[in-house]
Amino acid sequence: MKISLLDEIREKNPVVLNISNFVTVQDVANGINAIGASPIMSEEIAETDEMVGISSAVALNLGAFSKPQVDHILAMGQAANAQHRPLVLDPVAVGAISYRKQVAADLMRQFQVDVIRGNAGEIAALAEVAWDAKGIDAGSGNADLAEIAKTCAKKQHAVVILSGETDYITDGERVVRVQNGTPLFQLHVGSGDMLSSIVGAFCAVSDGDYFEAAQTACLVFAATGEIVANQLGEERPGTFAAQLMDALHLVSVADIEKIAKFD
Ligand SMILES: Nc1ncnc2c1ncn2[C@@H]1O[C@H](COP(=O)(O)OP(=O)(O)O)[C@@H](O)[C@H]1O
Ligand SMILES: Cc1ncsc1CCOP(=O)(O)O
Ligand SMILES: [Mg+2]
Repeated sequence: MKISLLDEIREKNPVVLNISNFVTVQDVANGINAIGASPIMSEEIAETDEMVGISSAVALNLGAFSKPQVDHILAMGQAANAQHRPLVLDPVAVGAISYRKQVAADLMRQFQVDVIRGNAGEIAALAEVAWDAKGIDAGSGNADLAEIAKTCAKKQHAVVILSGETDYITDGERVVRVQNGTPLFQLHVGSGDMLSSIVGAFCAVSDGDYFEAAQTACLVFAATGEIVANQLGEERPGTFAAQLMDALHLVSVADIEKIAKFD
């Protein structure tokens, strides 16, 4: 775990390029900005190579895409590979909608992702483990979460983050668990999307160690939410969302170190 990557984001202000979704785009852009990186969104395939060229990481969110956008996502992933930019994928709801799972699988055959970030329902689907996902949410199941994440990582040759009450981060062999967080994250649509793009920001300053970048992003994001909830209580999701933005901007490495819970 290298919490000082947070300071490096603020020093370097890396550009993080996103395919976002219309539901959470504002949260994603402001979350990246608040933590100290620089967001840019794209909806036009013609600008792909240039966009990737000015960016230090690329985050692809599959939250709400139409057919033409699949071509754009494919071009963006392939350009990220060609230009050696770290590539993060958020496979929103692939556990609930078979069409999405098929699109995600097709895309991942055509480019190599570095980090996949999803909830249990999404990661179980990509790992081909039986699970009862519910829409964009994790849903329920009995399988071991660390094993699901490892299976997915081995299958896709990527670092995998299975987020939830505990975040499991794995490269297929090693597993780190982050225990920080607050249930308030579940009451704010877009928490997962924010985390995925913030993983991109950490990858951008990581010198290629995406396993370490993914762990650190999970710790910083979850611990920041926990700091907010400790003062706010657990009943105010609207205020939480606003205060989370403030806290992402204000939180220091020392603040995170004080409450970090991981093994
Ligand atoms: N019950 C919970 N308790 C604490 N933290 C949580 C809980 N559920 C989710 N989180 C945190 O919320 C963030 C978003 O993760 P998650 O809710 O799994 O994504 P998604 O919104 O894609 O389903 C992560 O930082 C995760 O640690
Ligand atoms: C509600 C919804 N519908 C399609 S994408 C989306 C947002 C998902 O956001 P998150 O997974 O971060 O909660
Ligand atoms: Mg999600």
